[in-house]
Amino acid sequence: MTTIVEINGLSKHYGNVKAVDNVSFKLEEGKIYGLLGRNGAGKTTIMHMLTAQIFKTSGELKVFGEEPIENEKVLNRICFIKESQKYPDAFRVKDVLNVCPLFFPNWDREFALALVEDFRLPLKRRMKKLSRGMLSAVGIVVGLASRAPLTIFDEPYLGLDAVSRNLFYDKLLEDYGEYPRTIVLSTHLIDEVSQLLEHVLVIDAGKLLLNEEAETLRGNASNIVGAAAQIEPFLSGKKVIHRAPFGGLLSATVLGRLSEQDRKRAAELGLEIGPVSLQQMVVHMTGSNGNYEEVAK
Ligand SMILES: Nc1ncnc2c1ncn2[C@@H]1O[C@H](COP(=O)(O)OP(=O)(O)OP(=O)(O)O)[C@@H](O)[C@H]1O
Repeated sequence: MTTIVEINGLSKHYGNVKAVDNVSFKLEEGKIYGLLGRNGAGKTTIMHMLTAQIFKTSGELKVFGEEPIENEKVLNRICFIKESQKYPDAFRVKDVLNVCPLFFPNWDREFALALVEDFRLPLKRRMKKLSRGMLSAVGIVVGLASRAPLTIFDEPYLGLDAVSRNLFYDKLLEDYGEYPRTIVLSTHLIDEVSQLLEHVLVIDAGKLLLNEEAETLRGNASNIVGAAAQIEPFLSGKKVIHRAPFGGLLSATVLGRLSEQDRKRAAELGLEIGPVSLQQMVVHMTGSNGNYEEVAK
């Protein structure tokens, strides 16, 4: 499998703030990645370094095998869609579509026009007159029709309604099936995108907490509920990422697949076992009660 992005010990500091702190990971060709984490975790800073919008403080960063800064060969193959994209004042929707081929060699105008219809975008309206959701939709059209080998969406759907978000997910999957490329989705709507993601990266306070195939994660955590006295011995030796006591009961989230023997024992102890969604997992890992770092050691 071809590596598209390779970062090693990457850091970005702003004075005392370690926005990104010694992060290492690889992005492979033809996969959809989720870059997840709380506000201020460092996701945008990573994406800005990948797309050469800011300089790193230290570490190694290779995109398509090269440093991206002032590297047209690399930047030509990237499309970065961010929530706060600015457009020239006079630009209409159709002007945005007209300049795209200059930036994106794989631009598909017919696909873009079909998406404009799907999202009900007014081609002749000025960008500054669009609603917040419509602005997001333009970003999505550009991101999808660019067919860039590395396409990055940073919270692309501010203001987009549920119908349009679903349309985005459907079109993304459909087009990705036909034209596989590397896609990075950074979002807080984890439940909505969790079925789309093939690999998950979780960032917290500038550090990489999790770097795992989505398939491995699914079913790799369980919620266990039962009487505190019964559950504690069961939890012993397991990777507990969250504990929530209520009354005499305890609800605990455990990382790692439970064995048949575990399940039998849980049943004997009267413990209930339930699934954990990706969103719950991320919340537990990065929440104030999360003790993932402790178990990760
Ligand atoms: N130019 C800057 N100067 C100083 N601090 C900055 C700057 N840019 C980012 N930071 C800080 O770096 C940290 C990471 O910010 P970043 O925007 O990467 O987070 P994020 O994960 O994208 O958050 P969100 O989900 O809210 O968009 C934050 O503490 C932020 O305040």
